[in-house]
Amino acid sequence: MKQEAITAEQMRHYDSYTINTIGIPSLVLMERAALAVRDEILNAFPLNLDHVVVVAGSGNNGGDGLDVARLLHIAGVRVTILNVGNPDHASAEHQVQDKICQYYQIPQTRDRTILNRASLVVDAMFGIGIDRPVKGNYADAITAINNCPAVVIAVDMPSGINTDTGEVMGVAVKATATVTFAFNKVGLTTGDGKDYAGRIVIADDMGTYATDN
Ligand SMILES: NC(=O)C1=CN([C@@H]2O[C@H](COP(=O)(O)OP(=O)(O)OC[C@H]3O[C@@H](n4cnc5c(N)ncnc54)[C@H](O)[C@@H]3O)[C@@H](O)[C@H]2O)[C@H](O)CC1
Ligand SMILES: [K+]
Repeated sequence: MKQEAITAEQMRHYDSYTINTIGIPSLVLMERAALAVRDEILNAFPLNLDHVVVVAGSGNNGGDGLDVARLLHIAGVRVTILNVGNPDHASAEHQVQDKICQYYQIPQTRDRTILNRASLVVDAMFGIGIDRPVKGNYADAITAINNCPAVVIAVDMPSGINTDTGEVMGVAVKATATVTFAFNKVGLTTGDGKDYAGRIVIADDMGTYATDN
């Protein structure tokens, strides 16, 4: 398994090679990603799981978050989903995960004050897809996460951190730990990203394969 940290472009290339050339469906990769986050939350950290709030964007990072919410829910953990994405922009995988969460009747809200009642926050707003400074309700949600007392576990990247440079894109989540998928990311090892990531866990048993072509 490749050891050094990679860029968003490399990650996207390996993802699409794994999905389109090897043939592993993206939802399978999403499930393996979410299982890695669930395992870290249930097994690796002594965490207060009284009330987990999953903050979900509308892309595949958010899709990972909804997947984690379902996995924690069926493990008996009390979970609420705080949606901050634009539902009109939801990715295909996000829509699949949202339908599953609705089947399990997992509470969903858009009211950020839920964060004041969280014992653990899962940050699933943006991952490697961040491509511009964070503004508006996304920025407000990140500020609310940083101001709440809960422990924060970031999915793939702390939301707001540039995957390739580690810079804060306006505002970024200050995470207790970050579970990043397949390979470490350059932005987690340099600049502010190193501080914002907290403890880095590389979930490298993902089924995502590097390719030299
Ligand atoms: N690596 C793997 O094996 C897997 C990774 N997965 C997860 O997929 C995300 C990447 O998903 P993507 O949909 O490409 O992007 P994001 O979810 O990070 O962002 C969503 C969307 O947001 C838009 N956007 C970017 N910057 C901003 C901004 N500042 N304000 C508002 N909106 C913004 C942009 O259009 C993005 O597309 C990866 O991190 C993993 O979590 C897969 O689950 C499968 C396995
Ligand atoms: K994130």
